[in-house]
Amino acid sequence: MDRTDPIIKLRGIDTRFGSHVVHEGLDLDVYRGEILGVVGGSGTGKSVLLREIVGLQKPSAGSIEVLGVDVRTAEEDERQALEARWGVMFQDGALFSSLNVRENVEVPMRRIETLDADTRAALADLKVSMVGLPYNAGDKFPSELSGGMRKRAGLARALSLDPEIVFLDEPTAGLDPIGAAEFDRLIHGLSRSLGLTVFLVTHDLDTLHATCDRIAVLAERKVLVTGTMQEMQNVHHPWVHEYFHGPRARAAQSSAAAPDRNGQE
Ligand SMILES: Nc1ncnc2c1ncn2[C@@H]1O[C@H](COP(=O)(O)OP(=O)(O)OP(=O)(O)O)[C@@H](O)[C@H]1O
Repeated sequence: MDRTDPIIKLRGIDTRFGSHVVHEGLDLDVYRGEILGVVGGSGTGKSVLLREIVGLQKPSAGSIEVLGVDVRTAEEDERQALEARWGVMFQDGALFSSLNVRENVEVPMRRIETLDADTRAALADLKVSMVGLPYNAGDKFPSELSGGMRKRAGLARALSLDPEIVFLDEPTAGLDPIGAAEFDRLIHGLSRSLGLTVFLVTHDLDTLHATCDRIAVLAERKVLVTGTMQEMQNVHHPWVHEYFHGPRARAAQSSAAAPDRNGQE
């Protein structure tokens, strides 16, 4: 991870819904190649922050720079070029139900006019296999897939244009523990092999242990603290302490320390 090169830079973010203040003076840097886990209590504004970074929502104040571009003031063509450099996966995969998996993965590729239909389909099949879906999954419709497969298909679509950054909103929510662990390994493996930067909103302590290089804790309307899992153990803030020392944290820690089912460390 190159700490001199933040590819996402948030400064002084304020987010208000009427009188409800969600963020106030929030700052955050995300570095190229890292997997950053964003945690915080319910309603602390993790998903809203993700949506603000990708331009789906506007903060009340502050600046958001992604890959050197100011998301809030960029011209339309600059914004579109930027959008091609990131991929987003929402909780349930957010697939189009009337399109099969291959066609879903092809959607972002349609902006490249020089790609013919056969090449698009072949590239989509490549992405489908990269996320570990079976070879025939491209022909299936979202309703024919399990929750875990839908998430993989959503990830394949996020990877459609070979992005530099992937945003994941609660990727393991709703998965059984084995499916969640497989998804964690997939994210970690893809990030390392493709050099992807991952911005990951989660409640899942196992995911933090298995995948994240750094963690950012949202509390008191800002990023209260950032650091490694190890560094989180020594933060003396009531929520942070409870989260990283509670019974679930202890269970996640001991399962992360144990060899996994395949005998790998
Ligand atoms: N469009 C909106 N209008 C009004 N309030 C909103 C809107 N979007 C989000 N909020 C509020 O902003 C706060 C933060 O929401 P957000 O979904 O980001 O929380 P979160 O940290 O992701 O929570 P969780 O962990 O429960 O998913 C919540 O109180 C939510 O009700």
